[in-house]
Amino acid sequence: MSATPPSTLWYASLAAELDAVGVAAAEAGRLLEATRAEAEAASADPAAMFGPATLYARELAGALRAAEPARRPLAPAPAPAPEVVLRLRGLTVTRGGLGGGPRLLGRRRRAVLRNVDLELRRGEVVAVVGANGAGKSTLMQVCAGMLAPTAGTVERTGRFGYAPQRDCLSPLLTVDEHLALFGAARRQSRRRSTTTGHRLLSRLGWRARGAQRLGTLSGGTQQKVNLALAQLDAPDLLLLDEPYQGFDTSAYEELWELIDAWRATSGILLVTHLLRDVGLVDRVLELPSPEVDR
Ligand SMILES: Nc1ncnc2c1ncn2[C@@H]1O[C@H](COP(=O)(O)OP(=O)(O)OP(=O)(O)O)[C@@H](O)[C@H]1O
Repeated sequence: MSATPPSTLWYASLAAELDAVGVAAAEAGRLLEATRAEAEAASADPAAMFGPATLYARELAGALRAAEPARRPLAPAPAPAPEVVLRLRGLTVTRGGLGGGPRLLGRRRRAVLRNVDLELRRGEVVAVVGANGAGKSTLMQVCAGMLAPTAGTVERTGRFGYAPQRDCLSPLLTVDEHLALFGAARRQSRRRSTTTGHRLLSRLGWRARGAQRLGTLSGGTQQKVNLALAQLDAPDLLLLDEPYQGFDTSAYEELWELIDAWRATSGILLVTHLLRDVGLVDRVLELPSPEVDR
């Protein structure tokens, strides 16, 4: 008796997960057919091409919600998964002083963040607000593991995406090279990273020109690439530091539609200065104004 081919198991797992995330049966059937056709056209094993079926199902469900937000409601969204994707306890960060570089010599270190507590669950969107210098970007850096806290703890899912304010894009690499590079770090094939990246970029209103170098794109378009890179593998946690920078009005609207879709699979922590955003999120974490530097 021959064993079941791995691709059959992969498609069965995809179907089960699409059902689990609330995609209606007819829509799930259509997605399965399209996925099968794409893999066959590339003569590729679906697991190698799309990665784990469970993650690909979430990605498809997110794209579906993003593509048709108003026209046709999906089957009822699954109850938000209860798991915490980020937990901060007593987070304190001190910056400046002798360790901060020559310009700061002789200036005392000061607490930028003091005793911050936060619990973020999958399905929630939390805005971080506060005056300039209140420590919003510092908080995101600590959450992303780029800066160690002076005191307190950070517990976070391993699957997260971070779109920093000062992006980490390379002006000499092309759009597709960025997608391939960030995708490889998440064990995605080049083809899948490019397909997913282009789809995300088109949802943000830019029909990607994959061969274009980043340095030749407008600031707003570079920010769209920055966002697409953070969301490339539908992570459990998204850290977005002022994600709308450089966006025109329609890109801003599209971003909020996407955030609404992404919350189906992720918890989202987002820094904003826009009052309007505060009305669109579940909770607000307000950081106190910075101490006056003496
Ligand atoms: N690399 C660094 N070394 C030392 N101090 C820093 C560094 N980066 C930021 N700081 C200081 O940390 C404090 C908080 O800065 P941060 O950028 O986190 O504030 P923010 O709330 O994001 O501000 P904004 O609204 O202007 O973006 C500021 O006093 C800043 O000078």
